[in-house]
Amino acid sequence: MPPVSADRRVFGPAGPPEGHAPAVQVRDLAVRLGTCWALNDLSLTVPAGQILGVIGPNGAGKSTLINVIGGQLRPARGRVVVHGRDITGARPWQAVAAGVARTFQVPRVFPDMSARDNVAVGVLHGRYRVSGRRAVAALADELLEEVGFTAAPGTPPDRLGLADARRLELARALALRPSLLLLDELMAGLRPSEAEQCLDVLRRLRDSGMTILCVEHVLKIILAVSDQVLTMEKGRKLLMGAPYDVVGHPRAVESCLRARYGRPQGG
Ligand SMILES: Nc1ncnc2c1ncn2[C@@H]1O[C@H](COP(=O)(O)OP(=O)(O)OP(=O)(O)O)[C@@H](O)[C@H]1O
Repeated sequence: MPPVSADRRVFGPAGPPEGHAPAVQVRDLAVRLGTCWALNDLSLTVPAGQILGVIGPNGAGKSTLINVIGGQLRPARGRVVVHGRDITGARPWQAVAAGVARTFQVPRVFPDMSARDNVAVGVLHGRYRVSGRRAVAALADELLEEVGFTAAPGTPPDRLGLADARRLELARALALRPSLLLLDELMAGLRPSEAEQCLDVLRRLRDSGMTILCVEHVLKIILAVSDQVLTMEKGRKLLMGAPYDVVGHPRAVESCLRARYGRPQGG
């Protein structure tokens, strides 16, 4: 992938975050899905320009957290504040206008449109101020290039390999020009070299001032890129702090073992 020159402002938020407010503050968040509380009294603060790695066993509530911040789910209780702006209960387009973009665990592309056009839709509905068919297409191509997309931009999504499908998902999110990017297992199933390339992209995004909330199951990936780590269990925050402090903490280790092997005898 070619290096990003300093004067190319394809990446990065639309401008400096408003004031010194944290990128995202979540307060006492509670979400009920079916018969369970998918989130329960969850509070956290992420300063602007950081990557927060989010880990936890299946069903811990990681995707639900992304769904609430991204506007796909409304919480039963609690607040979501992005760059000092209360967006609790916002619709997805309102979250986008506030600077939030996300990827989905299962990419949600328009299947009958090329990769380029999928990204162009984001450009037209996000915070880039670009108009005109050629300019929009050129920006879409540039975003695809920046995330390391290897197929031709005119390729339809069903002809893409896994790594390019994930890159397209990331480019679609970046097309909205977010200041807060939510990634739901973007790197799941990628080869180590592909994941490493993706991590390089995330580091560049952070360097441009973007804040990233990154849900992943692979600890190596989380440790390679996170400024802080949040570990969740049963919809609650178990621990949050410096990566190695969190993953080495007895409570995190116990949670991981419990998820994998069940409750220890006598425990
Ligand atoms: N549509 C739904 N209806 C009912 N319950 C749901 C729904 N979606 C999720 N849940 C439940 O909410 C809880 C949190 O799910 P969530 O998908 O947020 O967990 P997760 O940590 O992202 O898990 P994974 O790592 O498997 O993706 C789980 O108990 C799950 O079964």
